[in-house]
Amino acid sequence: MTKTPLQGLYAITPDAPLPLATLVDQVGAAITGGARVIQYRDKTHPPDERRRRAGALLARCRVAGVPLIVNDDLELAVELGADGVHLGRDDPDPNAARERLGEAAIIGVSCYDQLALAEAAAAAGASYVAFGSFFPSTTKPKAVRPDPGLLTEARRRVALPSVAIGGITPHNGGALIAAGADMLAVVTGVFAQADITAAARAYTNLFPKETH
Ligand SMILES: Cc1ncc(COP(=O)(O)OP(=O)(O)O)c(N)n1
Ligand SMILES: Cc1ncsc1CCOP(=O)(O)O
Ligand SMILES: [Mg+2]
Repeated sequence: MTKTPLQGLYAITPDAPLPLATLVDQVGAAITGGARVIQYRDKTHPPDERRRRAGALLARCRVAGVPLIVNDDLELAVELGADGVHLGRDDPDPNAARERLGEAAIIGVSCYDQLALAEAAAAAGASYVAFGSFFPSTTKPKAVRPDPGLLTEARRRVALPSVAIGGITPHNGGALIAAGADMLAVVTGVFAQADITAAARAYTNLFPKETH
């Protein structure tokens, strides 16, 4: 896959027991609405089902030329040949992920409300750093709440794209982009909407025209 610029809507799959065909269709609708990166995030299903789901999503994303990132599970990302992995505080080090997935892989790291974690992630070979939750999130209600100014500080001090996450809507997302976010990562605002393509489009339109 050609290298995708890490800018725009980053759609994260809902952690719900949806039929696989529905999930694949929903991801297709998000891509039609302009999603630039998809993350498979699943805390529910057992390993075999996660493998089946991630494989089907990877095939869908490949058709569209959109990268698929696997949340948490480096070994699944390696096994499938996914485009990358997103690592949180309980996951392997970015160096280990880079070694397993290779130079071209997209390796994202959660930095919560801490610039120091972002600096460490950059030094360890990450591709992007993620901050949040910027707003209350029903997906992750107990997440820490940084100030959007953290994105401005990250732009000055960390030479990597920044992803903002958590309770982001088409109404509050523009302020995060203005503060320095390169990508908006969204679950509910995309996948819990009646028209997923229109919802994704509303986020896509927050970004400069040349990125969509
Ligand atoms: C793009 C992006 N940013 C942050 C997260 C959160 O990761 P983590 O803190 O490991 O929490 P879980 O998503 O695993 O519950 C993410 N997944 N993606
Ligand atoms: C995984 C994660 N990490 C911080 S907030 C969040 C959930 C984002 O989901 P939503 O877009 O539904 O608030
Ligand atoms: Mg995680």
